[in-house]
Amino acid sequence: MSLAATTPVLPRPEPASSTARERVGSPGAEASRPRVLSIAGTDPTGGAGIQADLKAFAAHGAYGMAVTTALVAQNTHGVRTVHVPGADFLTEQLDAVSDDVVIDAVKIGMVADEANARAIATWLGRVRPPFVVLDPVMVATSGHRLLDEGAEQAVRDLVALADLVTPNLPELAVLLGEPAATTWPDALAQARRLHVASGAVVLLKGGHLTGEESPDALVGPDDVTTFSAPRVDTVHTHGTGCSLSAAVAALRPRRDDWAGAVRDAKTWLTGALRAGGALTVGTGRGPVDHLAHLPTLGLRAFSEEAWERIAGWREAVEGMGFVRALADGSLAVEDFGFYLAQDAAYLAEYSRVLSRASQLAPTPEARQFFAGAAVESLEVEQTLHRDWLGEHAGMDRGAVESVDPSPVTAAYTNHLHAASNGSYAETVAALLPCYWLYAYIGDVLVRRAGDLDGHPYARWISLYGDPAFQEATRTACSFADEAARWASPAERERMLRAFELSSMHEYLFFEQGIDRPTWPEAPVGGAEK
Ligand SMILES: Nc1ncnc2c1ncn2[C@@H]1O[C@H](COP(=O)(O)OP(=O)(O)O)[C@@H](O)[C@H]1O
Ligand SMILES: Cc1ncc(COP(=O)(O)O)c(N)n1
Repeated sequence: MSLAATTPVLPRPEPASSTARERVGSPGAEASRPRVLSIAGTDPTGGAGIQADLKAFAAHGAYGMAVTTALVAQNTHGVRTVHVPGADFLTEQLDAVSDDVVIDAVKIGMVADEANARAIATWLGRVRPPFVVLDPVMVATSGHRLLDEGAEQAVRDLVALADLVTPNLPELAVLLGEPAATTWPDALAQARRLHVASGAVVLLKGGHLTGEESPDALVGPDDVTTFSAPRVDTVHTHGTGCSLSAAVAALRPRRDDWAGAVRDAKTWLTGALRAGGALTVGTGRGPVDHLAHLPTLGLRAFSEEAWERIAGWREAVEGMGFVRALADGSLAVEDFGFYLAQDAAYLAEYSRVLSRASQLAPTPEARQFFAGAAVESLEVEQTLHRDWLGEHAGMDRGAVESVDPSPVTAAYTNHLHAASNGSYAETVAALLPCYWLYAYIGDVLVRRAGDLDGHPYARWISLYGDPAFQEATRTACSFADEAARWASPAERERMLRAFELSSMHEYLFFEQGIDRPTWPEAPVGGAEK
């Protein structure tokens, strides 16, 4: 059964002026965002239907509006019951919106029954938004019907009124009255038949196929345009069709053609699918993360959370033998010398990672801060450390430069370098404990040492407690907080982990002044028996 045989293709109306357009549409009244309407059913778990549409609209900078066709009691496991308020009430909702608001694009999803479909068709005859996208929702992926049996013809009539129709493979088959395609070429041939019969551009969705890719294709009067994307290995695909069609509707008023809107919507959806698992919404087939690409407002500052995470390490650092002995002046000169020589080796690497942070930094302020810090840490290494080591340990410049990093020092700097192979945010998170725990220890030392007159480590203790250092710590924290605002939940977790590991390395680094870790001697071998 071809669509053309059962449905005369209705004349495609030109975008007509709505009442609201006539009232509001003076040439100067350009809206700051496209005003996009969803006409669909509900999903109280927020992954599909109107709730998904509004999130997809917001994700694409559109002003979202919604008219409800049906109230659906459903969750990530499936649909329980459907309540349809009725076509008259649907028309009242539609008129309430269009009598007042200019609609730049509309997305139609679940229509539920024939009367609703007819009411929408009648409304479209009166109020014709410039872009009409129809997702011909019939059966949820869970297998439950979302469209009355016998209402298919009314949906076919809606297809003929739409500019773009977005069927999945089973829906395409129902619209044509043919068996579902099982191969991509067969599906493309069906999509072409639907386009010819209805006049609507068809966005064919390949989510129901198997394979490495999840392709979609636009089939219209021109050539077929295929959009490939890697198939994401996930069960969390609830509402993908709703979200895609809503994103396309939101983008279309700001793109030259459907291809431009679909390309961007699909790229976004693939990212949303990848991030969906981490949402942990429900125990069934969960939703995608519509806002995976956006900064999250309202989170606690990264530095606050990170500081709390290392409460144990902070306590450990306070109780360290090295810090106690440094504060009361009983630390052996050799122990301090060992620590300082390692610190010089550490600072040489730390400076490189600071330079890397400067290179990755997104703002001139951050670039300047980290570049300055890189220079400063080299200066500290060159002057203070070498002076002391020359005076107290008889080490000249060459001797300080050729100090081998201990296993503890090497583990710390390797961790920093590894973090700096990640993002800017991870790099800054890994660098931060060196500032922060150092400033914290400075506070502890100044408090414990009391009067520094005659204290053998007076110079060092006052250096640790330097207010300029505390200020630099605050600045570094604010850069980490800013970077975390733009991080995905997974990246924020990597930042926290990098911060935590650096804190552990800080502890081990200070304590090595007393522990003196050494590399094992290379075993002597090779003698043939
Ligand atoms: N596992 C997946 N990985 C990547 N993209 C997918 C995946 N599943 C679905 N998609 C994409 O999601 C969109 C919706 O597709 P589909 O699942 O076929 O429709 P529906 O949700 O209407 O059944 C399409 O762009 C499709 O390519
Ligand atoms: C209100 C509403 N509209 C559409 C779908 C289809 O989404 P999916 O096929 O992903 O279950 C749904 N479950 N609920």
